[in-house]
Order: sequence, then C-alpha cells, then structure tokens
Amino acid sequence: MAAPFVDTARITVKAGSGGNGAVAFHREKYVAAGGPDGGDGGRGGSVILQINEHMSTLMDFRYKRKYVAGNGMDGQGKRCSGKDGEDLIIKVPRGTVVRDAETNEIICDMSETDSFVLARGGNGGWGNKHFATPTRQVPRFAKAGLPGQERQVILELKLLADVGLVGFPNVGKSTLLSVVSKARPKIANYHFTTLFPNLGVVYVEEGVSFVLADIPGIIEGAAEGAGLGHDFLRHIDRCRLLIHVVDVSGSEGRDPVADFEAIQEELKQYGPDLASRPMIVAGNKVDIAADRSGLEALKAHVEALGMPFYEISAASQQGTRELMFAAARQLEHLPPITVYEPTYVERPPEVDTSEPLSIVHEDDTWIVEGPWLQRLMANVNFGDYESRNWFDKMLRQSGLFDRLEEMGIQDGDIVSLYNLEFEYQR
Ligand SMILES: Nc1nc2c(ncn2[C@@H]2O[C@H](COP(=O)(O)OP(=O)(O)OP(=O)(O)O)[C@@H](O)[C@H]2O)c(=O)[nH]1
Repeated sequence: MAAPFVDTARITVKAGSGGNGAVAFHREKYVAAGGPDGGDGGRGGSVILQINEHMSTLMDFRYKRKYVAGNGMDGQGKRCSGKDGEDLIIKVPRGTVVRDAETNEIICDMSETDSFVLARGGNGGWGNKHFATPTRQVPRFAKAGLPGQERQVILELKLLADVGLVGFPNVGKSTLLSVVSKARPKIANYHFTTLFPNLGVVYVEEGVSFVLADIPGIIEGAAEGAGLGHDFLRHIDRCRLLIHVVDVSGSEGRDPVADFEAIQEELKQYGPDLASRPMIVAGNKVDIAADRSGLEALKAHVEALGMPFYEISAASQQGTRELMFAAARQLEHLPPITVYEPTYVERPPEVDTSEPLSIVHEDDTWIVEGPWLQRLMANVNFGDYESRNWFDKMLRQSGLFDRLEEMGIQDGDIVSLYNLEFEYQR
C-alpha cells in the first residue's frame, strides 16, 4: 500500500569539522628569522533548519536521510585563515517538531522559530601565530580543528489548524470541509489522496476566519497504532477546538452515542489532554435520518457532558453556517496554538578516557592531544560552569595531570588543549 503523505522522518545531520591551524614562519628577503605566521583553520559549517512556507509535507526526507555541512579548510602560511565550511540549510514545513531520536526529547518547534541551528560546526584550530610568547618565540605547533556535532533526529509535522474535524470514516467530514471553506490557499495542498489531512480556510464574516482541518481515518484502535489513524491523531495536537462529526442518520445500523463514545475513547488513549480539548458535536446527515431517535439520544448525551450540539446536513448545507459561527465564537476565547517547549537537555558525550593522550613538551608549554579529548571539547560548553567542572573532572579522571607531574610540569607552565590554554597550578 502506498501512503505518500509523509509527516514523520528520521534523519542524521552532521556539521562540518573545523580546519587545522597551520605551522608556518614568516619568510622575507633580508629578514633573518621570521616570526610564526601560520593561520587558523576555518570553522566547520553548521546544519540549520529553516521554515519554507511552500512545503507542506516531509516528503523530501523520505529518500534523503543524511545531511552533511562543509568542513572548514586548513589554515595557511602568511597568516591566511582557512575558508569556513559552508552551512547546510535544511528546509522544513512550518509546524515541524524536531525530537532527539534516542531520547525523544523535543529539540525545537519550527512553528514560530524561523530558523534553528541543529548541529554546530566545529571550531577551526589555531595556527602557530597565536602561540608566540616571550619565552616561546618559535612555536612549532598548531591546533587541529574540532569535529562538528552529529545527531540523529526525528522530524514530525503537526498541522497548524485552529479547528480539527474528528469522527468515524464516512460520517461526512470531507463534505463538511468542502462546503464551509471557500478558499483553498497554499496551505491546502494536501489533496493528493483522500488519506491526507485536508486544510481549508473558513471565512465566517468580514475579518473573522479560521483554518479547519479534516483529520481522516480515526478508527477504533488507532491510538494503539491500528491502521493509519495514529499518524493523523498527531495532527490534532495543535487544534484549539475539535468538531466531532457523528452520523445520526441511523443508516448502516450505527448507534450515534456508541460511535461518539468510541472516538472519545480513542482520543483519550492517544493523549488525555486531547479528550479534554474544547469540543462541539455535530450530528450530520439529518436530511436522511429516518427518525430523530438517534439524533435526540446523542444530543441529550453530549449536552449532559456540557458540550454544545448542532444538527446539520453537510450535503444540503443545513445548519453548517451556524456551526461555523459557533466555532468562531469559541475560538475567540481559546488560547493560541500550542508551541512545544524544548525539553532536550544537552548531555556530555560518552568518552573512554583510558586511551592515552599524546603529550608534547615545548619550552614552557605542554601540548595535549588525542581523539577522545577532541570529541569531548567539541561538545563542552565552556561558558557554562557545570560543564567546565565536568570537563575538569574528566581530565583528572583520565590521569592526565598525574602524567604531566611525572613528566616534570612546573607551576605556571601552560597546558594547551586544542582551543583552550591555561596555566598549570598544582
Ligand atoms: N445524505 C447525506 N449524505 C452525506 C452528508 N454528508 C456526507 N454525506 C455522504 O456521506 C459519504 C461520506 O462522506 P465524506 O465527507 O467522504 O465522509 P468523511 O467523514 O470525510 O470520510 P473519510 O474521508 O473516510 O474520513 C459521502 O457519500 C457523502 O456524500 C449529509 O449531510 N447527508
């Protein structure tokens, strides 16, 4: 079965690595010993998400899963910095929610934020021009660039509609949407198949309009993942108001109260807050109702629950205008669309500190390098106290300071770790 509507995708993004710093010395005729003039490595490009208003599905992510930004170039002599790596822009439809693939935490909600840096490029390494000091006039070292961030994320599209139509298949949701929405602007390009959520703009009166979505395919068991229903339930999340459409014609031997309750149960299963979402109930197909018993039973049932009830015939447009007015009136008092607050907490990467680091001693400087240190430093936020403490703890735990002591480090010497230098104190 082909279901071309793609509203969730898992992708890997990788920012570019920083270029390496250069070791070079100034050379000029008649100038005896030139100073160090090795330039810095360029910064790695970042991976940036950006909203594109013309996109309405995550279809593009179906076949392309890996997104890599450009690496920074290495530095050169004559103080030339390497070129920065190019940023990679990924376009997503408005309403895309980004989660961490491992923890499922929300990283960002692209509904009000127009662009977001999803993976930071690595810093370029410093060239040796930075390392000249009075005691260290000929620094023969430069720094390697740091790797870019890499992460796996899940993109999830949640429609930005004010009102969602829910109900069993065939109760007349699409028909209702088609008769109440006059215009189908660019947001309404979901109409490739009937399995797509349909969006329409309802113009109620001068200056009053709202976006109405037909959320198809809610069936019993959808909340547990049966059929396609579950995929579409996701879209109701942001609707401020639901219109629950129930077939009250009594055709096919259906019981309106039982149908209503079955869908309510489905919403509850999916999320308790969905079941408590403000709701208007519409009893549809009154034009072909053989008698009014089903309709009256449903009306009594929902009014006892405190919900407004409207009887309509979508096909003949009876009562549909009143229903839309009622929806618009309710919307006036309802808070704006949900924006998902980020829940993602940046954690330090897991590193195996047992792998020995390389230590090179030059003048008063101790240059420390190694793959795990490089990875660690690319991910530590040095502006944050906790992170700095944690970094310090990792260094101690690795035995680095004991080894430096053994090798004869003195107080006041410089420890040089990629883009960080500090004075050693016992
Ligand atoms: N007589 C009558 N028929 C209706 C009315 N509303 C819808 N129908 C018919 O009921 C059938 C199903 O209507 P749809 O609008 O496709 O139902 P739906 O709820 O959108 O169905 P799904 O797309 O499967 O979720 C169609 O044949 C409609 O013509 C109504 O008010 N009266």
